[in-house]
Amino acid sequence: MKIALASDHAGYKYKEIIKEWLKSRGYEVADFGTDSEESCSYTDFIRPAAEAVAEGKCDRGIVLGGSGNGEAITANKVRGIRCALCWDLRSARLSREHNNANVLSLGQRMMSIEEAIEIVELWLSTDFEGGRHQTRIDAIEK
Ligand SMILES: O=C[C@H](O)[C@H](O)[C@H](O)COP(=O)(O)O
Repeated sequence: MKIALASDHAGYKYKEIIKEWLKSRGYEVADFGTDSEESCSYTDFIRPAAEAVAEGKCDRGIVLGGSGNGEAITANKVRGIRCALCWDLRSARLSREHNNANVLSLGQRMMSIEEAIEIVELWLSTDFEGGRHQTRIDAIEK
C-alpha cells in the first residue's frame, strides 16, 4: 500500500517519525513535504498529497499539522477525498468503518508520538463496513 504523507512545519517532526515507521512496516511512502520546521502554509503540501490519493497515485493519505484542522479542511476540498481528523483510537476506527476515510489528519500538538503511531496503525488496518454507510458516502459524492 502506498501512502501519501504531508505536513506543515507544526507537523514535521511527527511526519518524519511516521514515515520511518511506515517504511519499517513495508508501506511505500510518497512524501509531499514540508522538509523542515520553517514556518510555511499547510495548503502547499497537503493539497498535492490529497490530489495524489484522489487520482489513485496513492492508496491512502496521512496529513499532519499542529491541530490537524487546517490540514483536514484543505484535504477535503479535493473531490473524492474523505479526510478524517482523528484524536484517539475510537475516532480513527470509526473513520474507517463508517466513513471509509481515505486520508487521516493528526495534530502534532494534540497527542504524543506514541498515540499518533497507535492511531496510524489502527487506521491503516481497519476495513470499511459498507452497507448503510456506503449509501451515505454516495450521497456525499453527489
Ligand atoms: O490548522 C492548522 C494547523 O494546526 C497549523 O499547523 C497551525 O495553524 C500552524 O500554526 P503556527 O503557524 O502558529 O505554527
